[in-house]
Amino acid sequence: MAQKLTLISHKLCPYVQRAVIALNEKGVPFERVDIDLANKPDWFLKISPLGKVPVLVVTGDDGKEIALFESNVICEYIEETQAGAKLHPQDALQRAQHRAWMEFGSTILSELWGLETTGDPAVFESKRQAVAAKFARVEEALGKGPFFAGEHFSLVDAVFAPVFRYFDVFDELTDLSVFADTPKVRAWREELAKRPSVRTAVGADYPQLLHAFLVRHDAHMLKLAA
Ligand SMILES: N[C@@H](CCC(=O)N[C@@H](CS)C(=O)NCC(=O)O)C(=O)O
Repeated sequence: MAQKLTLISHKLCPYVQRAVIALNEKGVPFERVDIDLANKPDWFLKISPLGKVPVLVVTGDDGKEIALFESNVICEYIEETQAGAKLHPQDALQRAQHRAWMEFGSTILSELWGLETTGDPAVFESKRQAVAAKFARVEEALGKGPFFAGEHFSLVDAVFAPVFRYFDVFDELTDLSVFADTPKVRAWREELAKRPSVRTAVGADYPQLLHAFLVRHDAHMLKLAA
């Protein structure tokens, strides 16, 4: 069935980026519609039960639209329905492990959000350590590289690339030092940053936009960094 894919997006959202990266890796054409999350349109609230991006709207030949939410589910759908490079292992057990690490990538992001908003140095430090401990676990899971599972780029890479990109900007604002003892994670991060599917998943203005967003929202964090 011929389909049209429309990704409802926000320019800064790392969950959106993982879906964009998966679509880019597959070479699938899609339309991206950015919305203002501070002023969510009614049509968006109708199709997004949690009011969150990304949402992938799949339009069938018959014009019927199905809206999918949750970024990892969207990535799985892209993998299952689109031709192109395989982004999941063939083996069921390995695939399950990859799914678990995709979830792990979401958990790291939610811990980062907490880091941004705290004004208490002790809370900041304990959260910073929690994030560093998570990356230490990622370090243990990594092999020779260059990607999470070796030679082939997978959905785990698509999930972590935007996390690392977020750190690029975050690191300029505050001293997180969460990669100090994780050489494999650092090498992985550098490899992903070079990947065309990753680089083109955001606009050229992404660092400036994210920087401005963090500065606007995270006065406490900046104070701690000073
Ligand atoms: N679990 C969701 C998380 C998505 C998410 O948190 N998106 C944020 C933007 S990065 C959002 O839409 N926030 C708007 C809101 O919560 O009101 C997923 O993986 O898709």
